[in-house]
Amino acid sequence: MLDQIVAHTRRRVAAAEAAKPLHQLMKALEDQSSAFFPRSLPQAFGQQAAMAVIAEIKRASPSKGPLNMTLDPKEQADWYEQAGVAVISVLTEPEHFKGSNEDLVQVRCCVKCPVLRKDFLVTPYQLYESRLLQADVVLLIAAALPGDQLAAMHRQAAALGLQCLMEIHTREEVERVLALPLQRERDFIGINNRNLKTFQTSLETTRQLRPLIPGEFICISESGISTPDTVAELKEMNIQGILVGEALVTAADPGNALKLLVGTG
Ligand SMILES: O=P(O)(O)OC[C@@H](O)[C@@H](O)c1c[nH]c2ccccc12
Repeated sequence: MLDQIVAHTRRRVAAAEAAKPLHQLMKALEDQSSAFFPRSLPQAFGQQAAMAVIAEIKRASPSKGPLNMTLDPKEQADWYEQAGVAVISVLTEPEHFKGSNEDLVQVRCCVKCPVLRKDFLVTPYQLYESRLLQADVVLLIAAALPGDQLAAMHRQAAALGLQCLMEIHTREEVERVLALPLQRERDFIGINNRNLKTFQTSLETTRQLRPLIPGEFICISESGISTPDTVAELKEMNIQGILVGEALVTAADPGNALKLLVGTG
């Protein structure tokens, strides 16, 4: 499935690049640079009394299909912000998650917190694009970036001033990520409890991988988190933040669901 999404993404990027070549993006970026004020994730996390939440905006997922097709990104972001969210993650992938770049732009202008661009970022073009969309943080999935690609994408993201959530799911991926020149103020580790090949989630992934990551890094547990008990367990594992999608986009009252989850409601 991951391979299929990545292949589809490469075609999507090729089309975007044909419509708007990289040099045009670069030019647009130069014009925009002075108007972009990146929002710091460590700062947003520092203001949290409870477990920091990265709340996600997505209409569908590859594993569950449609989750909330009528979701309005601005309204959803507003609810999250009022509930004290630390960061908002916006899925911009159109095919499997029914997101768009426009969703990200809308969300970032209506909130004060940092915004994460959640997509399958596999070419430098998408990093320039992320910067132009004013994403504060980008997701780099180790499993989708074999060989030198991970280092190349990380280097380019850093050069563009993007903070990175480095997503890992296996011990080998932890090693690959830790071999990069990471900076703890700018690079964060996301342990994905979901196996991107089988879609199963298990908290055991976080339990096993967390001890392999040096304490100085902000560590986030992702996927399949829906109860306060799970959040309490993750706290014991020395996890600083949780990334939650499905449980919030399917809730009748997403703000309340967020507060109940972390015990601030
Ligand atoms: O909806 P959930 O189970 O709360 O999971 C959210 C998030 O972790 C998940 O959407 C995700 C984790 N890694 C990804 C990579 C790409 C797309 C999506 C994801």
